Amino acid sequence: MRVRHYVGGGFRTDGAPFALVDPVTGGEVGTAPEAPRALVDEAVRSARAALSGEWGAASPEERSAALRRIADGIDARFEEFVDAEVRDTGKPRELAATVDIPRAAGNFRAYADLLYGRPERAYSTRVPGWSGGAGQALNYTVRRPLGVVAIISPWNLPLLLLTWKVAPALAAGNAVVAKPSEETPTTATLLAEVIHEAGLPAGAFNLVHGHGADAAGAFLTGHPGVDAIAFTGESATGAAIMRNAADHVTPVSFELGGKNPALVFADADLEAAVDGTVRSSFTHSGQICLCTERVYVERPVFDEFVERLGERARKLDGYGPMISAAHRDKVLSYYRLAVEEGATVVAGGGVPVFGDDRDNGFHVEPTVLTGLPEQARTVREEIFGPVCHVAPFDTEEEAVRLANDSEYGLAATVWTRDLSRAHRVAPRIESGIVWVNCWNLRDLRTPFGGVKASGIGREGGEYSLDFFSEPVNVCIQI
Ligand SMILES: NC(=O)C1=CN([C@@H]2O[C@H](COP(=O)(O)OP(=O)(O)OC[C@H]3O[C@@H](n4cnc5c(N)ncnc54)[C@H](O)[C@@H]3O)[C@@H](O)[C@H]2O)C=CC1
Ligand SMILES: O=C(O)/C=C/C=C(\O)C(=O)O
Repeated sequence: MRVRHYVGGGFRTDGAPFALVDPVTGGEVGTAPEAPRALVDEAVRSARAALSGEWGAASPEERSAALRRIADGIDARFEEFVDAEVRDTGKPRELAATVDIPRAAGNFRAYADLLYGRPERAYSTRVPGWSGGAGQALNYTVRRPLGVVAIISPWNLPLLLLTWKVAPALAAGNAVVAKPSEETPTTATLLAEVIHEAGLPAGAFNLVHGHGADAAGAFLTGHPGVDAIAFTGESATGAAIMRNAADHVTPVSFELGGKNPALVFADADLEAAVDGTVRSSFTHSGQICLCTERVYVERPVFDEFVERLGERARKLDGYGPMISAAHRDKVLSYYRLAVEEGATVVAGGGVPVFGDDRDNGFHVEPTVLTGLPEQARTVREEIFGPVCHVAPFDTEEEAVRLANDSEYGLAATVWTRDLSRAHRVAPRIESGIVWVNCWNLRDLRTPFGGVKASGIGREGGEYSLDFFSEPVNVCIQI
């Protein structure tokens, strides 16, 4: 399929083409157009115009119905979406078909449900006046859309993370200009087609393709016509976007990187903990911000845990590649650094040999490391690959301290059969999300996001609707 922009209700190919590469084989598989600044300007203008037209006048029920048509449209073209997701990212087909594409439709349905019949007035109170003895007043609060929202999404879960922001932004009545990652633009183009077919008014959703720094991403996030920015990606990129947005004091919602810990207590179901850590460290070859890169295991079960995790990592097959040659090189540089820093490589540590086309692609081996001090860069920096470092601990206090000794705080996992311990430990972990005896079990209504360098704000359910709208209090003297 042809990767195209979608601006003001029309498909466009403005700008110089750049190459798209299949991460499985390293071969060039197509091109995408690099949006010039003028097209980004036009997209922002179209979004603004939509707010004062049919889209701006749509009721919550009409917006809910539109979101449901988009979800149905994704379902109707399910196989096309799966093909495009696999082609763009190289991830296993099963992952795309069971997680990414169903969740994309689910994101729209979740907000269609949340919106239907939702009162536009959040609450109404009758209170005594506190200033100047003005008597009684009736207060009520309405929520207004923010206006034109810029959405910048990454390459790891391209459609899932794009729709995770587009759905609530539209639900709240905003107009959107989205820029997906330059590495993975295809599913976003399909989404624009579905939105077009669903009959959303022109300008309510706009899509521009291109790179980030000094290109479409920066043009959009620094644009004076943008009222809010929602971004998922690297923490350093979040900082750059914030600097760019500062001139216009544009509000931001950020979901950033992580260096996520797992705590395995000696009383845990060890088989479940090993199984869960295989999932949490190696799903999508570790290219999910929620993946575990630091595992702390209580000393009595440390050796057995490491042996079992190493064996499972060595036997993994059918895993996908890193997204690009540059990212593969970054992950491999950490594999080398780990050895220089004194790590024991329990499993992996290199590049697999397949004897076919995949040898020109960007695969790295699932890797388990031990023996590094806590200050090692490998233990502190986000690698974003299929790798974890396993270290022992002796007390609950020490486990909590180790988990919290990070600049990040996105997602943690606790493995224990002791319910009291789970309740004691979970709230002490400096993290936006703590899973107990599971990983990445998602309810789309719950708050999702990170603390410290892992983000600003929360997404999910009402939390996203709060970010994408502004409360306006109306006070009437009575
Ligand atoms: N959720 C997460 O934690 C994610 C983390 N990463 C990390 O980021 C590293 C690099 O991956 P990238 O895709 O390059 O992530 P990135 O954070 O650089 O890019 C994400 C999105 O931001 C855009 N972008 C980049 N610079 C920008 C700027 N100055 N202004 C506006 N938009 C900008 C990109 O075009 C892309 O759409 C990975 O190696 C990984 O460590 C990547 C994806 C997701
Ligand atoms: O919303 C989810 O279920 C998953 C989110 C994952 C990320 O935000 C990420 O990997 O960047």
